[in-house]
Amino acid sequence: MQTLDLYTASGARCTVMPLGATVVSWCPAGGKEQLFMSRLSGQSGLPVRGGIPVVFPQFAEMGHLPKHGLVRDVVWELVTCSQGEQISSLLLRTQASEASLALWPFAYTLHLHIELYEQTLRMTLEVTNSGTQAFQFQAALHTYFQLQQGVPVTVHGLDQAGYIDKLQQIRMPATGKTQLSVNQWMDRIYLDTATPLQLTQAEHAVQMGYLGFSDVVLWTPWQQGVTAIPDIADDEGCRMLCIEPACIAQPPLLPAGGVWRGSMVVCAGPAAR
Ligand SMILES: O=P(O)(O)OC[C@H]1O[C@@H](O)[C@H](O)[C@@H](O)[C@@H]1O
Repeated sequence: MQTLDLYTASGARCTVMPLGATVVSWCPAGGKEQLFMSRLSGQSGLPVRGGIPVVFPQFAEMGHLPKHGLVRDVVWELVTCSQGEQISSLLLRTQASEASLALWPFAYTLHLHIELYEQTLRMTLEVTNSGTQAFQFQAALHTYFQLQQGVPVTVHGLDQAGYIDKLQQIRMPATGKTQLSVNQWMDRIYLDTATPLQLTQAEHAVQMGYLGFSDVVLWTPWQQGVTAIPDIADDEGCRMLCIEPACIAQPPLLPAGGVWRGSMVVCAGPAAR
């Protein structure tokens, strides 16, 4: 499968697949791989199981379109690539096609801008309504983080947001607890979330900030949910956690000619004390 590599002089690197514009690997300078990629990736109907696929214009099964929409299994076109000392970046584009119009009758152009810095990865999804009718859409940057085996996992920053528990099909109020322990199968849509969030495992943390996205999905199959997923091995269910900036509950309404932008910044480093 074709991939595009970005580097910085300090040793950060990231690999992007034009198929789905999926970031499949990200290592900050001096650090390890931050993203999860299943060793069974590619062995089901999905192009990859891991990295950062783009979800558009439908989240999960919340409509009649294929799960997670129309763009994670199309090859995006490379618009520009620039390798610099401190920042390297890529711009990819995809647009509505005969196939997409047959399923969803709206003309769109998507750009994904990926910027790699020393410790940071920034991604900006730009949605342009290139047709004549307004449309509403859902979107997400479906970020799979790699977890260290057996090390407690916590997420900070979701304490003030209520959520939809997809496993129990119920709406839950905000917990008010500053730290959320991830130690079981979870599939939640946090609504009207604050930023930044922090994923912590022992001394290691990833900070996530975002703009334009209003919700955050937290998903891990853990041991209980993994057996139903053909392209994640049983021992990998506890080694991944998706934290996905998303627009789900209040899909943006984009008039003809309108442009929407959502961006995410992830930064890896030592946990704050
Ligand atoms: O298997 P897929 O289509 O990549 O979806 C993976 C998961 O994606 C998450 O975003 C959803 O909340 C989960 O419900 C879903 O199972």
